[in-house]
Amino acid sequence: MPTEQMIAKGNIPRTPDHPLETTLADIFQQVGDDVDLVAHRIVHGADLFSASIRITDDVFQQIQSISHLAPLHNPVNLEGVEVARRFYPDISHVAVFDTSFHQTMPPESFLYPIPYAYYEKHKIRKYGFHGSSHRYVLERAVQMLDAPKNRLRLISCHIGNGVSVTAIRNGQSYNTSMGLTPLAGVAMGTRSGNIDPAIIPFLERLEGMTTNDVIDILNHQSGLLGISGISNDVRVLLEHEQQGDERARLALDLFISKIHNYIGASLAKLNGADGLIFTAGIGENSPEIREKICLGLEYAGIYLDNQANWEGSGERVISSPYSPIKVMVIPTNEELIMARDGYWLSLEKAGVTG
Ligand SMILES: Nc1ncnc2c1ncn2[C@@H]1O[C@H](COP(=O)(O)OP(=O)(O)O)[C@@H](O)[C@H]1O
Ligand SMILES: CC(=O)OP(=O)(O)O
Ligand SMILES: [Mg+2]
Repeated sequence: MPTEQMIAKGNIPRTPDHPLETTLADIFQQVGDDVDLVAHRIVHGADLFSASIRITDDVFQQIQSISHLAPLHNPVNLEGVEVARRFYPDISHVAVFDTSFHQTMPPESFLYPIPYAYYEKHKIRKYGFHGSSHRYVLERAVQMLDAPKNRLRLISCHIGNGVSVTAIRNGQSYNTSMGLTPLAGVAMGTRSGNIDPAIIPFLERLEGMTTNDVIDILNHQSGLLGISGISNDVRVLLEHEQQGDERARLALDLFISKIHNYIGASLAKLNGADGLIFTAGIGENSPEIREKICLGLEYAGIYLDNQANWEGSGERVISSPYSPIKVMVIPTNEELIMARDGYWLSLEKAGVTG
């Protein structure tokens, strides 16, 4: 892109008396008319989209047809597209999918060991999420390590509200912790991550709940919140842990342990690693959590530099110079990836080839 400058950034909360349509209209009002293109984050693209795409009526319908795969995210994403297309009817709208980066995973990574017919009939497989974030930090890590993409084995830990760990080889996603939906993988703020699936009918029977009730609990009342009974916010839990609260300590220990599982799985999948990346709200801002994760991974060649971890800020290497695996903090920038994709698609539309 000619320039990659952020002009404005903000958050307008959505509340019951300030619904999405009003919230978005307020944002667009503030942004004004000087807009050439809108890039929309669409969480699930299933296997229909392996790259960003201009939103036509046909593409809109295709996204709608897979919304059941991400009921918490896609319908809201599409509502945003509708409002934005009404507000800016004469410009291009582009869909950028969380899933598209992971379309390079091989079948042994993305298939579930259930009858193959369910994959063929219903597309039940692992898709993976946070793709724009993993893509962004990959690009930055290649620059920081000054090595060719196809020589690097990277483990990208996106630790925010949602958490996903991705093994990257040859500049491509090779495996990732989230699954068919963003509920799978590591335990998260309020999401359980992977559990024994037999727990679901058990809870239905023992607690007199419907499947939807149980899924709701696994999405909204589990993870750090479920174990601690206090909060889904790592900062609050670290404070309680310091004051001797056992359940806060347990929740954090379990969280770290689940992240270890996926870092270990990534090391095995990649046959080692050259870099370990921390990104997103917790990964970027919590030296405590980064330290807790890295302690216990020395066997694999991960040695933190305490000062860089605790005192530095922004994008940096936080491992000791002697650490065989370089540990990096890379503030993510999903919006930049989206803007770049939109820009390239607009050139394509204008008939300009790169
Ligand atoms: N300084 C910090 N220490 C620990 N956690 C933090 C810090 N700052 C933000 N967070 C956590 O980051 C999370 C939000 O991450 P973010 O990547 O912005 O999430 P999302 O984009 O998925 O909504 C919240 O759970 C918040 O508690
Ligand atoms: C896909 C997903 O989990 O996104 P978020 O972390 O923004 O909830
Ligand atoms: Mg996010």
